[in-house]
Amino acid sequence: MPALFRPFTLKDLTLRNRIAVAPMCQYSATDGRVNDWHVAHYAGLARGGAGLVVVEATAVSPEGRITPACLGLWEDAQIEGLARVAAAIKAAGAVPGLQIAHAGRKASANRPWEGDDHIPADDLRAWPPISPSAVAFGGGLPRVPHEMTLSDIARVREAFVATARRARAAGFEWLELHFAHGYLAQSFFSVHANQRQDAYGGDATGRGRFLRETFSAVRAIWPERLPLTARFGVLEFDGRDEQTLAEAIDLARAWKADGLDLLNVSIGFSTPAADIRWAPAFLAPIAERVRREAGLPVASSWGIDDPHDAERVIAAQQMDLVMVGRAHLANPHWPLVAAQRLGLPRPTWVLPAPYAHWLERYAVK
Ligand SMILES: C=C(C(=O)O)c1ccccc1
Repeated sequence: MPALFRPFTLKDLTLRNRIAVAPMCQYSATDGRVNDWHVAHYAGLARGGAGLVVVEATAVSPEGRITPACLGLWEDAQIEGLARVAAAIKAAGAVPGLQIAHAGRKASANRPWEGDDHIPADDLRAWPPISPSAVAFGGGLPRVPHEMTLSDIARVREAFVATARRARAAGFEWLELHFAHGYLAQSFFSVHANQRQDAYGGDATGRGRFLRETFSAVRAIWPERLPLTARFGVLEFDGRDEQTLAEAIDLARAWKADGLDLLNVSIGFSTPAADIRWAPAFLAPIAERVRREAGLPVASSWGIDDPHDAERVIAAQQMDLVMVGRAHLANPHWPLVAAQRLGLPRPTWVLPAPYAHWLERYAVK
């Protein structure tokens, strides 16, 4: 049995395999609400055979969206649509996960295929971004964000809690706090974005305070029996990585004590100057170090497209789950390809029976 297809149990949940669909923004919502695109998109991915499907960054407030077309769960009226998505994922045999997010200083942007840049401040679609400090990301995101007051910090922390409650009400069983990719939480941890001199800035403890407080506030209301996870950038590829990684592992240890069930190891993307040497599964050694030194189950991603790479990093216990993103967009049945390439017996049965029997019985030799 390939390691990739062994079940994975975390708290009361058992995933049918080690394959997760990574959250990938669709930028297809109006007023944050689910439509037929989202239901068909996620149902199709779940039918592909992954053990876990993590639904894209879903904003905890309107100003927390990356773009005006992002999903949101800042009000009860948005629960029904996401409940349809969660039910479709579960009906296909995968665990429904949801990533909840606040985009911080990267908010109020155009969709990637429409510029991937800040909407001009005088455009009626725009809103003012917020961040730990009045420091712009730069590049195509030049707007100087509003420096958050302590009241703003408390408001956003409570917004994460309220959205987590709604996520449970919608039927999600796996929750991922989006603390990565240069968004708000990552910005608090980042020396590039956070120049505060109060309790939410300064040393790594101060820069980690918003992330720990927000995590603990969500942990207090998320069911103990269900996984509560975070996606977090553990390095920036900015020349400071050994220190950033050490600080990140310390924070991961603290989160473990706070009740974190799994860390999804990613990249900070806090500076446009990052020098990232992209390569297949290039983060796997970093993920392994976090897994070993923090003593936590980990997932990771980036360049895990080849089934043999996925098998290798799981078999070597560099990570417990592989987050496969774009390869799933290219082929929602990626787990079938992996099953065939890795020699899983009766590979077509990673798909639902209505597909599996046709593919098995009339296989083209
Ligand atoms: C849209 C993203 C997300 O939701 O994390 C993203 C941002 C930066 C790099 C990759 C993905």
